[in-house]
Order: sequence, then structure tokens, then C-alpha cells
Amino acid sequence: MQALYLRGMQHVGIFLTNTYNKQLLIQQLLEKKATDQLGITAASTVQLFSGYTVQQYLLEEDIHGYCGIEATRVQTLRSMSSGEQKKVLLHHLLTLQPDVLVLDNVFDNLDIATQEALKEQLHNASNSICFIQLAHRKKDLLAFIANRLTPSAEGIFVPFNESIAETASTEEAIVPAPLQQYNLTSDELVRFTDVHVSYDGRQVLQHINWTINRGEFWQLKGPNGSGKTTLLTMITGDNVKGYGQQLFLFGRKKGSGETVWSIKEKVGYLTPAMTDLFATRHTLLQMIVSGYLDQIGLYTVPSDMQLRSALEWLHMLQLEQKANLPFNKLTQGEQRLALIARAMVKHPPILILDEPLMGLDDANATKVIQLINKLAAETTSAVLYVSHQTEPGLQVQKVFELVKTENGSVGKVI
Ligand SMILES: Nc1ncnc2c1ncn2[C@@H]1O[C@H](COP(=O)(O)OP(=O)(O)OP(=O)(O)O)[C@@H](O)[C@H]1O
Repeated sequence: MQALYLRGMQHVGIFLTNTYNKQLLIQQLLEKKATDQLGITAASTVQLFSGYTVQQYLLEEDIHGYCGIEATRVQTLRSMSSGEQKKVLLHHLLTLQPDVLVLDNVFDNLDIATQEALKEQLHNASNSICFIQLAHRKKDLLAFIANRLTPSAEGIFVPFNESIAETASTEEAIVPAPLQQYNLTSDELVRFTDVHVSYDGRQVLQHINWTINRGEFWQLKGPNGSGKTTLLTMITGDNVKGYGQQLFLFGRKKGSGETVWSIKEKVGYLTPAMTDLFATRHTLLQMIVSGYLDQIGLYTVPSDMQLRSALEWLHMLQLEQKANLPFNKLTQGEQRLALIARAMVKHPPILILDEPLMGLDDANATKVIQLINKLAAETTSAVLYVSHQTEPGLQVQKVFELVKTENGSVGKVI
């Protein structure tokens, strides 16, 4: 690794693709092992801000009841939304005043207003804390960090060249046909009529009116803590707040004797956190096939038709060469494409993609956007893309936006 010249207060922005071993770099930074190359002196205090750090604080809170972050005395870290968790953690780390703060994908999951506020906060702290920013998206690189590097093919850091070649496209490929049809009584899949949700006496959603029909392509957006996850868990049947309300899922009122299973089998679901569930010895092919069997991993013998169809999905993703590789040996971008295919193999009436671009580099984000557009355009599944970010290139037809008010968020269709 080449010197990063961090002597003095020289911040560094490092652009990484998903193929780079980021964990090793972070480990070296935290252990100050790369002292000579990175210019971090032995006496420096180094802190890390990342999704992993949030997980560590959550674990601490689960075990000891308090994780050391002042704001969590009012509301537990566990019950905060993912954006709220990141905000309080970053604030906490800045108050610790480390010599060096490593920022790993700092803007993932954060709404635009919070991103702007955070940029200002980081800028203000940049006289006293040295930042090493690791970013996968060019647009995320902090403007005040002029020193921008990227690892070369030889593994040394070189100045970052803004024009990075995009990867091959899946645009021309054909979506494999479904092996089964769902018996749906109407085109209306989900309907919220005047739905309200409160937690601990605090209203977070009010007067929600929203209908999702077959084949529609929606984006659900809204700032951190506005209630996106709450709405999603009501659709997937995982939130008890749906009972006793005018919530209709696949033609049945919630709580009218339906099973959670009868809802779940009609929903394809992806959240980046699911990647950890597949950290097993299963191959990529087995993982795709498991989507037919609603299993995580493969514990039932699949049919020949299912195997053939899974191979067609891999062909479409240009991943058939890797069919027999263990899933956890794939790059993050490949894993994300595969998880979307897994959620989609059954052509479920509704496909929910919760922050599907999280952690991806620019080239992989482009590929995933192409795939999502394709699934929305060429299948009868309704696609629900959930993110506070507007992605240029994503061809959503309608947006359901949550707008925060003092009495909880209201929804509007754009
Ligand atoms: N179990 C719970 N107990 C108390 N408050 C909760 C609980 N679950 C959610 N909340 C609160 O409800 C609000 C909405 O949370 P939700 O996770 O639905 O928001 P979100 O839009 O998904 O946020 P983000 O973009 O940050 O993930 C937040 O203020 C959150 O703190």
C-alpha cells in the first residue's frame, strides 16, 4: 500500500469498488498497522463510523441495557429507525474527538436534508479531526476533501480518476418466464385506507391512503424516521399495527383469518441486511433456487424445472459461470443482483426492494437499476422501490412520499 500522507490535517477520500477488500483496509486503519503508509502515528486515536459500528452499539445495548450514547437514554437505539441510529452514532463519535475518524459509506440510508446537515457538521469538525472517507459512489465524496485516491490494479493508491468505466449491461437479456401463476381475485394488491400508527403514544403515521395495483412501479420515499419501514412491515404482515385498521392485503382485510404465510408467499423481498443470512456454504445456484422454496439455503431437493429456471436467471445476470461458487465468495454487487433474482424467481405479485443500492459502487448501482427497470417493465409484478434517494435512471411510475408533521407523517402520491 502506498503512503496516503495523512500527516497534519490532511483528509483523504478513498473511492472503492465492491471488489476491493475494504474490511482489511478498515482493520489496518483501526489497528494502526499501516502506520508508515497511512501516516497515522502510534499515539493517534482512531474511530470508525460504519454500519458495523452501529451493530456493535446495538449489541452493547442488548447486553447491558445502555450503549454509551447519551441520546439513547431517551429512546433506545434498537427502536430508532436506521437513519436515526446513524445520526446519533455519528454525533456521538464526533463528540469523542478522535484524532482520526474513518467514515465508511457515511451517507447510506440518510435522507437528503440529513446528508446536507452532516456535510456541514463534518466540515466544521475538519479542523480538529482528520477524516478518512471510504466511498463507493462518486457523488458521496465530501467536497472539502481534495485528496482523492483509489486503489490501482496493483493494489497501490493512486489519484482518483473521476471517469470510471461502467460495466456490462443486462438490458438486452430476457426475464425467465414464471413457473407458476398466482390466483388473485383482483388487481388491487395492497390498500391502506385512513391508517394511523403510534408507538408508545407517539403518532408516527396518520391518514395513510395508498393503493398498490398489479404491475405498478412505485417508489416509497421519505426522510429518516418518517415511517417507511413501518409501512413495509405492515405490507409483509410483520407488524401488529396492521390489525384493526382498514388495511387490505391481496383482497383480504388484515386480521380476517389470513395466515402470515399466505401474505409472505405473495411478496418477494430484498433488504441488504439479508446478505448476512446467506453467509453459508450454499452455492449461487442453490441460493437462487431457494427462492422457489421460500427457504434461506437449500434443504429440499428442487425440481429440474426449478434448476433450469434458476440457470436462466443466472444467464440473464451474466453470472452463470459462477453458478457453483459459494455465495459468500461473490462480490457485493453480484450478491445483490442474485438476491434480487432470488426474490423474483416466483414472479411474486409484489416485489419489495428496500434500499437495494446500499453499499454498492457506481458501476454495480447502474447494473442493479437496469435490472429493476427491466423487472418492472417486463413482468406483471408490482415493484416497490424503497429509498429516500431519487436515482436518475430509475424509471418509477409513481412515488408515495411520506412527509413528516408534528402529529406523524402523512403520505402524498406524486
Ligand atoms: N418499536 C418501536 N418503538 C418505538 N418507536 C419506534 C419503533 N419502531 C419505529 N419507531 C419510530 O417510528 C418512527 C418511524 O420509524 P421507521 O423505521 O418506520 O422509519 P423509516 O422511514 O423507515 O426511517 P429510516 O429511513 O431512518 O430507516 C421513527 O421515529 C422510529 O424511531
